[in-house]
Amino acid sequence: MQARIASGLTALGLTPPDGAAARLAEYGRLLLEQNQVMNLTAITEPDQVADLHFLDSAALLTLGEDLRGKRLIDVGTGAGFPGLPLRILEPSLQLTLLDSLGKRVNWLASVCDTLGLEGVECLHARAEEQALVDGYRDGFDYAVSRAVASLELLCELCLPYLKVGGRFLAMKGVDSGEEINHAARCISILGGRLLPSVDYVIPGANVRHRVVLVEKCAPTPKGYPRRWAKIQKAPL
Ligand SMILES: C[S@@+](CC[C@H](N)C(=O)[O-])C[C@H]1O[C@@H](n2cnc3c(N)ncnc32)[C@H](O)[C@@H]1O
Repeated sequence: MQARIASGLTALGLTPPDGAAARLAEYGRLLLEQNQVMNLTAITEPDQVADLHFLDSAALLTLGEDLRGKRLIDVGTGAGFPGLPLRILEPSLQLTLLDSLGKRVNWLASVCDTLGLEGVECLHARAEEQALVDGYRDGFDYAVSRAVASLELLCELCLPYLKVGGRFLAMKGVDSGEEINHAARCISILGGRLLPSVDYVIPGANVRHRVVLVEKCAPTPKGYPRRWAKIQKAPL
């Protein structure tokens, strides 16, 4: 897995820090080992783990965004994607991994220990509740999320975390045009504005994915995010 990750990172135009490809491969090994006893990923073939988890996550570093030293939250991180590979590839990142499933969060904390990744916050919480907490609301330069909810629901979960000027990077499929159009109203209510999306190809897998970029240009109004049942029942 390490060789495939290393060559994929090169194909993405990234120069990883020393030891990063080995760390990612070790993370992949821990993922597949734990997946035998805990539902962490439907992708179980090592080359596909390299492509569809690690290189897909790494593609966020090819957008021209400068993540160095920035505070970033991964909302609905599951087994750590895309946040943890980003932290391995950009060690100065101040990372919070948030998920509502405690078992996954505990496992992530143990992975950070094993890999010697200090200062990664592994948080067991619901995104819509944590976004109301001081120090989290308006507290981040970046929010990222993959495979959690439709864009309009996701924006309500993620935009409140951002400082004005911060950006939300939503990882989506290339068939997300309609989903993006649908989310336009909700983005503007929440204080965001859509930037042009970026499509990219995952090396090796030859799969095309999309990052939807939303910039926060005004504070999210009080009252958002609403409770999850309300967000789902009455999307903005
Ligand atoms: C399909 S998994 C995706 C995991 C990871 N982002 C990935 O791309 O592999 C969705 C994750 O989002 C979490 N999740 C869903 N709704 C959430 C919420 N409101 N707050 C926090 N986590 C949530 C789930 O527990 C689950 O781990």
